[in-house]
Amino acid sequence: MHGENLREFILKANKAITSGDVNLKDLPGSCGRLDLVCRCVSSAFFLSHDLRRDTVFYSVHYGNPNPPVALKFVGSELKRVSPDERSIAIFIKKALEKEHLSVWKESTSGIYHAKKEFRDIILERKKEGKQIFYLHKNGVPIEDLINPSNCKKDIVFVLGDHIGIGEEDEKFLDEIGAERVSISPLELHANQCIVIVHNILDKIKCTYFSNSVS
Ligand SMILES: C[S@@+](CC[C@H](N)C(=O)[O-])C[C@H]1O[C@@H](n2cnc3c(N)ncnc32)[C@H](O)[C@@H]1O
Repeated sequence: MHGENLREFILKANKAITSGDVNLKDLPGSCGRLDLVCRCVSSAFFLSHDLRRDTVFYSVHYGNPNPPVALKFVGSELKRVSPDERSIAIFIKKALEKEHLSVWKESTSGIYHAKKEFRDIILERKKEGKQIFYLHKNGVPIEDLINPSNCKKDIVFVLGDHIGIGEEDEKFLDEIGAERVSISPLELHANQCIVIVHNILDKIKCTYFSNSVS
């Protein structure tokens, strides 16, 4: 039986490239840490021989030449992508080559692109009634905030890249009531945060597939 709760992640990719000129041999350099975005996609979706269909991942690119460009990856619709960075980068390149409008357009199965700001994507999720958490080393320990009863709702996690999300966007998140949540006393890479959040939610059974009939 399918449950209804989704896990969503929104990454601010401060330097990630915003055109299709993706050099697959230089994802970290000329592509503005696109390697990091690819690792986040891999961590968000790929299990051993399976995909997390209960997950949606957004990366909002603010690099040159045409920021912002937002990408949306929908686990239940993804096809043909494999976990390695190069495969993911090829699909990102295809999406970035398209013309971006203010509404989502599908590039390849389960991968959408749009001209949308980081804050607008967060506000859209908030308007849908979803609970927004900002992943932050000094936040409240995740175990104190998320438990089996409240994780039956859709949960959205916002996170930064190697630079973070910046003071202005932190202020914005505070203003909209996003709770800061910590998963470790150590500063982690963004993709490591995604793996750990999934693991914690898996253990408290915040899962899309449920055996119980509702
Ligand atoms: C490499 S860190 C960013 C480091 C950057 N220098 C900064 O000051 O934000 C990438 C992102 O992972 C998340 N993060 C890192 N460590 C975390 C932790 N212990 N708990 C929760 N989120 C964390 C934050 O959202 C952060 O923006």
